[in-house]
Amino acid sequence: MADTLTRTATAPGGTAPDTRVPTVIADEVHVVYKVHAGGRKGGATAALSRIFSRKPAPGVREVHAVRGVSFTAYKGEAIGLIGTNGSGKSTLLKAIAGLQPVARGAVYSHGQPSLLGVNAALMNDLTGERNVVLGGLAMGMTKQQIRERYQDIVDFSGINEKGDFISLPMRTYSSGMGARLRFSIAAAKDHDVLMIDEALATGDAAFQRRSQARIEELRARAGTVFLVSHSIGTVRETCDRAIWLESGVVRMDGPSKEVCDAYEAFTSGK
Ligand SMILES: Nc1ncnc2c1ncn2[C@@H]1O[C@H](COP(=O)(O)OP(=O)(O)OP(=O)(O)O)[C@@H](O)[C@H]1O
Repeated sequence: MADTLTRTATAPGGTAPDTRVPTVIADEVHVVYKVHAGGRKGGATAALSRIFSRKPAPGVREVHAVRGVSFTAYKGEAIGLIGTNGSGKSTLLKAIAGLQPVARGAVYSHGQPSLLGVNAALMNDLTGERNVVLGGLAMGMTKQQIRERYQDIVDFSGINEKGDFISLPMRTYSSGMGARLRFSIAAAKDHDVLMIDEALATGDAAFQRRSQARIEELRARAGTVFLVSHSIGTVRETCDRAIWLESGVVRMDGPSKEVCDAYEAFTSGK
């Protein structure tokens, strides 16, 4: 998306022109998962005839996780995505990051949105050291930038606190260690659009404190931040805007205080 997408329309309810810069535009986004519900698969002839007749395989069920979501996010905004379990928050983030194809509609974004912790494609058979380099390259960092930040990444991850683990293959790491390294690599780069799925935040208390502080720094430097969280307190504290999803549909979008109040009233009445 070009920089020229700066909006100059009149702000709602006012006469001053709206000069905010859009960073992500979701236009009627639908995401549908296809799930194999088991059962007999049938033979090769049956599969071939399904391809030609364009009929879905028997036993394939569809989960319509995101249903026509539209919004525009602007530079400088921190947006909390809230909603009950299974309402489509993580799916929407993956669609914005380009990790999940949209069935209908479109996502336009300024720069490459990064989903913290997932974008770095790490390889289990390679050492932590090699993964830092590969993860950095995968995020678009140069070799020079990776060299400069390598020690910070390793220190931040705390992988070497109990010995020289960074020179061992990732498969020898505990799941917490792997998650910490992934987070540390992703957090080493400044992002235009940064998405944080709190479900991904792992690690012990000390690492959680470090990562919280790092998220604040990244927020300050990123163009736009999306945060999926079940902690309404965190959304109130860290986000100025909130989008409430329910059954894949936007139920409310506005200042985080108003949206969080309405969401809490909804969940307390359940
Ligand atoms: N890989 C998948 N395959 C099939 N269905 C999926 C898949 N991932 C999610 N779903 C379904 O999509 C819907 C939305 O799930 P999603 O994980 O996006 O919700 P969420 O709001 O992030 O939930 P939570 O708050 O529990 O993390 C749910 O009905 C879920 O069962």
